[in-house]
Amino acid sequence: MSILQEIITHKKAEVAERISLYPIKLLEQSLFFGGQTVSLKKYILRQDKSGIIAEFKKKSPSKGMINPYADVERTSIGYMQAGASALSVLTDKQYFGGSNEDLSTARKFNYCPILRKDFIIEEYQIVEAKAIGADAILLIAAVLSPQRLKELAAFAKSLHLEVLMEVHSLDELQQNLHPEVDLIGVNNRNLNTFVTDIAVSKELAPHIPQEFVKVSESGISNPATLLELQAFGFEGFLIGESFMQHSRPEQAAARFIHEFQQLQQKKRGDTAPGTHA
Ligand SMILES: O=C(O)c1ccccc1NCC(=O)[C@H](O)[C@H](O)COP(=O)(O)O
Repeated sequence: MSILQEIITHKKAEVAERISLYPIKLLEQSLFFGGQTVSLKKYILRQDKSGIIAEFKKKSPSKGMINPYADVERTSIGYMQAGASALSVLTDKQYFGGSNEDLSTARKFNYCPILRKDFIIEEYQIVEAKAIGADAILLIAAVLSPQRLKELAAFAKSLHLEVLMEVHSLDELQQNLHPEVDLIGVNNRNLNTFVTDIAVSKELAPHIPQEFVKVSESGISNPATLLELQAFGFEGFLIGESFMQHSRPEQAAARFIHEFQQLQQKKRGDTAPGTHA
């Protein structure tokens, strides 16, 4: 059984238990449930931001423990002060050490789009995402049929949540170009082998229709890589581990974003009229 299959098997049991403990009627009473959402799409496209979706991730199947005692309040505020466009918060406990409380804490302290990073297979989890304060959800093409992905995306839109659809191959992309999806994320990590390769983003980029915001996900550890990805039309960059592996992830993000901005300035200078590239 691959790790992805194992995660989904575990998730099915977890969701069934949550449905019995916290029925939808209860989730709908949450203060966040009736609140307005913030558009991930719009924030990623904002010129005054970096395009980075900074992730709060304490552990992962590929790396094991990354930063088990990280503080979500300090990290999320610091990420946004550093110039991130949005936050991604892992809510899966078993494999990523996350929790719904982490996301709600990030929500309380930040006005910005927050992506619920989890393995969504049921409508219940989408209602839960809204109830804990998320603005967007992730749908992974590798674990859903195209029909099911479309249904879940439509359901998310009915709750005013945006949808980031994640693909790792051309087949997954071409089978899931649903109008209900807002952003397409190319995961550079093969979720079976854990190998990350930015070439996956570059290969799939020309096949992503213009109407979708393009996000490159995973394995990004160098600011210069963002310039390379921008040249392929990527506007968003999901980065977790390279920030979270530092004792103060928000400081690592600030250094990364500062260096990225300097590279962007240099590129603009190099290509300005009358200068030599
Ligand atoms: O990160 C993993 O090991 C992993 C394993 C199995 C399924 C999903 C996994 N990661 C989820 C992600 O998509 C990443 O957390 C996200 O793209 C950020 O990646 P990174 O910057 O490499 O932490």
